[in-house]
Amino acid sequence: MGEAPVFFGDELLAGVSNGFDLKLKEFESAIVVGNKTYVIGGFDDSISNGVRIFDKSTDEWVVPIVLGTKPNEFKGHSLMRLNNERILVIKHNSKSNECVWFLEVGTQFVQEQKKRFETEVVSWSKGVIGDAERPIVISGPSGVGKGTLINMLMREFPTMFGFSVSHTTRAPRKKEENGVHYHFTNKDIMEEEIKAGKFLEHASVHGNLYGTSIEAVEVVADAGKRCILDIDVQGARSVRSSSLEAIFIFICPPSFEELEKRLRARGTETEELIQKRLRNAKAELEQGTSNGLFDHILVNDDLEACYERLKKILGLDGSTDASLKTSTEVFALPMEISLTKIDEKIIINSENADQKIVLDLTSMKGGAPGRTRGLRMYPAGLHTDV
Ligand SMILES: Nc1nc2c(ncn2[C@@H]2O[C@H](COP(=O)(O)OP(=O)(O)O)[C@@H](O)[C@H]2O)c(=O)[nH]1
Ligand SMILES: Nc1ncnc2c1ncn2[C@@H]1O[C@H](COP(=O)(O)OP(=O)(O)O)[C@@H](O)[C@H]1O
Repeated sequence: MGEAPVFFGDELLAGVSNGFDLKLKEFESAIVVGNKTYVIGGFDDSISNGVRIFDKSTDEWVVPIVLGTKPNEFKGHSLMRLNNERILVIKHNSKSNECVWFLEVGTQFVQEQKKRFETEVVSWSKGVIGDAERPIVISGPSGVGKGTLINMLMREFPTMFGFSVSHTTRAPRKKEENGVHYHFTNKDIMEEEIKAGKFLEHASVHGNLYGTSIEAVEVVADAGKRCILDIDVQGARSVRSSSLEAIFIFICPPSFEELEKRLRARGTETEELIQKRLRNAKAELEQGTSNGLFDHILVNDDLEACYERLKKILGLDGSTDASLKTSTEVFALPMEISLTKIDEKIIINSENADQKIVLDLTSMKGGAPGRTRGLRMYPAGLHTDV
């Protein structure tokens, strides 16, 4: 099949040579990508952080810079090289939302004490996201109370949620801080960065550019927090078609008059800008409530009542209302598995289990690169295509 060879620690401990004379520790396995052998896993990996690299061209071990959060333990895993930049790591005997990991590999230039040198950088990302980890997209017309509700969540659950700080070309309002509420930028710079592929999504809203950088989402995920995105309906649509597996919530006002009242009472916009926001609100309300883009629609009438409903959707009120839960299936993988790639699908086989599991890589092509994805995984036969 032309796949890069994979070696396992226990085979090597049993004296099987891998041709590179690499000494692997228990629960380590290795895979070759170009000139480099990536050794992944191991019990005591606090130094290597889950990855060490043997560079065949220099005959030396390299400890890479490791980004992202690594899997918390390796007691058996299978590797597959997907291309020169990406290794698939499937941990055995774990739940589906814990078993699929990607390791992006490559080099980057770093500057240290006036010297510029190339160094290995690897980046961990989780492939399948459980319901409780899914990012939250909140949309709704200007003045409806999105920011207010998000602030309430962040204040009540500071360690659980992190805000995706968007970029915008609009001017800061009083009390808005660069890097906290938005990254304030200008059109030329932002357009360049969009071209360079740094954005998960972007849109023109009320005459300004707004966008979510991939980094904004990854910073939150890397801090082990659940990401909240406050973006418009166009942005929500882009995220829907990306591989960021989010939960989509649309906030409505109780009436158009009330929306106008709140927008004026906030006192942050000129009359001209208020009129522009109200004109756009009509279209946003139509799109938000009619096209099935959103998983949940919340009317922000009474603030406290709306906040309670939001918490219920997010499973934060202690109840287990199944009708409000989304349906990511969680199942456990067996201990012994083998991997086969058929087109864009990875088939996870096990001799001891009748059921094959399918990991669908199709959504890795579109949408978010980097550490922001959520892929579909399901028992074979459930869907007609495999
Ligand atoms: N697509 C997209 N929309 C955004 C982003 N950040 C903010 N927005 C939306 O832009 C609109 C205007 O936001 P803002 O200027 O803060 O005004 P406000 O809605 O009146 O508070 C709102 O609908 C936000 O949800 C982003 O990164 N991407
Ligand atoms: N349920 C509510 N009832 C009354 N006023 C509200 C309610 N929710 C928010 N507000 C107020 O409405 C204004 C706009 O809210 P904000 O959170 O800035 O909206 P958005 O972020 O959607 O533009 C703020 O002054 C806020 O205090």
